[in-house]
Amino acid sequence: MTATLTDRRRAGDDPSAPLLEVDDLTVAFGDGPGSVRAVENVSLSVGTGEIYALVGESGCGKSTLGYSLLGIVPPPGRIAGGDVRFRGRSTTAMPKNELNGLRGSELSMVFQGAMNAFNPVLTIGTQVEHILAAHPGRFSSDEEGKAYFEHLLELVQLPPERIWKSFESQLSGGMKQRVAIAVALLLKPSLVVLDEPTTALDVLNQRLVIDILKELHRELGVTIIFVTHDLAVVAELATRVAVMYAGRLVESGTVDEIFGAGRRHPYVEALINAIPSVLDSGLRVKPIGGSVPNLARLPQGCRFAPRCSLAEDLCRSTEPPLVGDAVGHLVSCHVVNRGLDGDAAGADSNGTAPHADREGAAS
Ligand SMILES: Nc1ncnc2c1ncn2[C@@H]1O[C@H](COP(=O)(O)OP(=O)(O)OP(=O)(O)O)[C@@H](O)[C@H]1O
Repeated sequence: MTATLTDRRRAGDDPSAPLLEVDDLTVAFGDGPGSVRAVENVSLSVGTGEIYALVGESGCGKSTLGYSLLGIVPPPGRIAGGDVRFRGRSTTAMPKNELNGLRGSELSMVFQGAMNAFNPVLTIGTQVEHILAAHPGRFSSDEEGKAYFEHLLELVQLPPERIWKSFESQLSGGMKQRVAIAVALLLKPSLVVLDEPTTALDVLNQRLVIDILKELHRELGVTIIFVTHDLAVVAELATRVAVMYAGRLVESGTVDEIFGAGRRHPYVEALINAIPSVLDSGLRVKPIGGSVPNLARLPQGCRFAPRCSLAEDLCRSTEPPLVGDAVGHLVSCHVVNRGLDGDAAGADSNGTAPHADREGAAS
């Protein structure tokens, strides 16, 4: 009944090729002097079966990046540069009807606030029937499609019969979020984007959704990209992480690289120390001073410099490039990357980067 990783790979696919590639992507809202770039020159690559987290504070461009992966950036937003490729094919250059076909069948998304995503006057079952009717080739019969949805409801730990007959008003917030996840998986997509899947939930439901997502990933092999501001959830769930700040990627790497003792962007360090979570006792919480800049009035140089205690003159004048080490851990910080380049001025007496044991680099 369930689709495995092997099922998902198309004949002729190179299993080592990335499922999704984002190449130098820029997404702008508006034109002219008042326009903002919510996503700017972002590149990343997600492999089949990964759980990939997009992290950052509110307003950093995570949701906009998530929408652009499915080609659904809301107007007046538009892709102003770069490319998104799914199984090697450009979705930005794809005809609209083809992209529409890809959504749902191959790419799916659970939106932030998905708890209000259902039609209040139809039962969940009727809404699922409508989806199945709109995709007649996905299952050999409607009964098979319905049985698969019931299986998904079991995986998200909900009683299928009751949910099928329910209206959304009869479900709690946590139940609605889990139904939304099941609906997003109904057509057996290869990749699902989840926007803040735990944010609006109470502590117990957050825990439950994290466990359910792990189980869905294990059982279905679906590739997951999730957007969150909670690094503790990332540590628990993700295999790789990209951290965004004011529209740009500031650090990306494996969970071990981001959360281990290795080098870190001062913003990531500050995020780790600042965000309380169900998974953290909260005892070490240190708020980050200041706020994400208005994208229409960005500071010169590094966008994080006004909030960073490590900032130097160079940071205030020149935007730092994203530099990778030998294993592809990418960091965009003049100070941190000076150590990476072996510059004596950036290394301490032990030859390690100056940030290595630092806590709370941000002021
Ligand atoms: N519909 C819109 N019209 C104009 N500007 C927008 C629109 N949506 C987003 N933006 C711009 O893009 C920026 C990033 O928004 P986005 O929702 O992607 O951030 P986010 O990191 O997902 O934050 P949040 O967690 O609050 O959703 C916003 O601060 C805003 O400047």
